[in-house]
Amino acid sequence: MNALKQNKEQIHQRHNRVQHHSGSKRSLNKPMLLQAMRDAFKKLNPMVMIKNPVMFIVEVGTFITLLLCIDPNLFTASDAGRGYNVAVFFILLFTLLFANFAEALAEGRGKAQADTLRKTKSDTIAYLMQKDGTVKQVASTELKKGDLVRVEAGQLIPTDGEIIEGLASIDESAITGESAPVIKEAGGDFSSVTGGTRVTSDYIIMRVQTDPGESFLDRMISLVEGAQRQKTPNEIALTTLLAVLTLIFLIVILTMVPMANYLGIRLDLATLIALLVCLIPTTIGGLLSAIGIAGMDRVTQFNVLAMSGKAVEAAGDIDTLILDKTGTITYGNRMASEFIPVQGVTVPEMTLAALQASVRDETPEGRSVVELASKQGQSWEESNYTNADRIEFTAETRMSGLNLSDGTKIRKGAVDAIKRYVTSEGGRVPGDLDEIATRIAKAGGTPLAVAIHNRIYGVIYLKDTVKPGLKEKFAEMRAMGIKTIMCTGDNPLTAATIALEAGVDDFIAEAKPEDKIAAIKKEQQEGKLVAMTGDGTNDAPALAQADVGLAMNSGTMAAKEAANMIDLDSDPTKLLSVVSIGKQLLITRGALTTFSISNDIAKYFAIIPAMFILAMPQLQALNIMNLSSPQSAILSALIFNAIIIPLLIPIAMKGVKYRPMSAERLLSRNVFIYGVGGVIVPFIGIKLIDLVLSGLM
Ligand SMILES: Nc1ncnc2c1ncn2[C@@H]1O[C@H](COP(=O)(O)OP(=O)(O)OP(=O)(O)O)[C@@H](O)[C@H]1O
Ligand SMILES: [K+]
Ligand SMILES: [Mg+2]
Repeated sequence: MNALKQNKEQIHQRHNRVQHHSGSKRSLNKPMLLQAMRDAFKKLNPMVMIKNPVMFIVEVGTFITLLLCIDPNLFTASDAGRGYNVAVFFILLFTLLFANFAEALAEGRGKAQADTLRKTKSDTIAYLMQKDGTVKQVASTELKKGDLVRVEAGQLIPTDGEIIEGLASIDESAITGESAPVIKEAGGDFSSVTGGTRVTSDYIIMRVQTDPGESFLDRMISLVEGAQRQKTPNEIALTTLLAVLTLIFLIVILTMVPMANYLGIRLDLATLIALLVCLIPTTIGGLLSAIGIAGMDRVTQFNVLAMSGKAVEAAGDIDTLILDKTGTITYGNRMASEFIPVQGVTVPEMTLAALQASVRDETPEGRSVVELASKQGQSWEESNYTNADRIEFTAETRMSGLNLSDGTKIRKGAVDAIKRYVTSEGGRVPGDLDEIATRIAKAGGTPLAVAIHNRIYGVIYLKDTVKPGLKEKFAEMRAMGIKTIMCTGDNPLTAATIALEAGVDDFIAEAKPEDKIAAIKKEQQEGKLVAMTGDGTNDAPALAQADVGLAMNSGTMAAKEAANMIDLDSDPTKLLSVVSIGKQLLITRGALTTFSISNDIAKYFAIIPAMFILAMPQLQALNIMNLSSPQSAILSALIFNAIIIPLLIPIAMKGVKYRPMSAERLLSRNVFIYGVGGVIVPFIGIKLIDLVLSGLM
């Protein structure tokens, strides 16, 4: 057994020596811009365009104007010169291209990242373990669920799986970017490995958990690429609203024609189209999808994978955050640090009992007990236990142990669980047990009681460390109005100590998986949006129940599959960034919608007088903006309408800056900036463009 201990220490030493950095910052570059320009043209395809009703109407208008360029009198007799029609056509075409460019640009970063990930996915050779104990070389693409594979130092892990034997240092930078190698080992919450990562020391034997094409890396590629991107309910609602507005303006413009005819005014078709495009919400219509994609992309830049935009938006409105303790708030490498016997038991007796209870326990906790006992010189005969019945640890029973072939029953587990166990076996609880357990729990440790038959021998002191910097982050969450609740399977005293140290608002102790779900449901019934972070298989149902389920990448595959977000850095406070991004996404969309609509109102006043002056020069008094000519006024408004889209791309991509403040203040602030700004900016912009145009003509 000394071999195991030594081995683990060496691995940790080797692990600490390896320092890895792979800078993969994805900023905008020239190839990405060129690609976005090409894509802007490809997206002109009407079948693609129709998904965006506002811009589809612009495309129809562009097409009609193109026909008018060929024959100005095609539909009605017109006074407009061909040059004017050509000008309107090109401005409309650029309006479309600008909107498409915004979307393509937002998609670009994800595509670039997907390409990088695809390189990681290159086929590797896997060493498949055969039934007869031999090893066969196969292509990684041939591996199926359940296959056993051996991976040595230096080799790539061929696909996702769970370590069933071994402990190794693993370089996950291909997936997580800049992080240093992590230690993965069989049993417990740190046993999952991801295809595309590399074993850097020692070896593992893993059981394949996914079929070809469904691996984490595959999912990650289609995610960052946006292949799975679906409009969120919010986006669908806004798109519908914009489509309705477009329809209303279309009707308004159409009814203007008979009215003008009645007054003896002839309205030119190209001008009507220009007016329509100026009035319908093209700014937000052109930027809407870019805002959503960029929001998802910002989350990715924080090393969080969001499975849906809906999850990111939900994060923006979170009221309650429920966190798992071990592995989320603490590092999760709970290690045995002391064996404390109850009165009447000697330390060696207790050490042996603890060792016996753990020899077949494959969880990190179990192995740490064996390690400590070996370190303290306790020897044991392996063959005595190989035929014993193993009682595996479950989150339900909160116990583990062995039934030896001679009938001896050995158990260890949560103190209350062991107390119940020995009582049911007809034993009694030693008088000093609670005192020992309390002492450990008050120090933030986890006490594990050990029993043989119906006799309790003592307590194992499991130590864990709270991750640094949590208190400040939870305080920030409190300032944002988010309540944090720690939910743990551990006893109330340990929970209270860790809760205090981490600075969470509340805690729930002795929670079984169903209690975690119940806690979430209770909050949801009060109308709250709930986020949950966790790493264990027992957290998976709760992660699925929560509105935002954030799994730690260090955690089990089950947790990662149930969650709708995965933090590649395994930092529970990352949710804070995701919340900010979610809020920022909602605010950005709201701000640009406000800006777009108030812009359109302003353009209305710039363009309507011009239209009527065009038909009735005696209305010159209406020309309050003193634009050089009616045609120049219309073209200026239309040019402004087009170039405002690329000008706003940076805001759409970066997001409106979010500062924690009350929702009402935020709303009134944004309505002021983007509403009032939206009215003023077009007047200035159109006047400037008109000055330039009249200078040119
Ligand atoms: N290997 C083990 N053998 C016996 N008992 C264990 C073992 N590991 C943990 N326990 C006991 O079971 C309790 C629940 O453990 P578990 O790791 O499932 O907690 P949890 O529900 O995931 O909560 P958290 O991760 O927040 O601590 C622990 O507090 C401990 O008392
Ligand atoms: K518009
Ligand atoms: Mg856990």
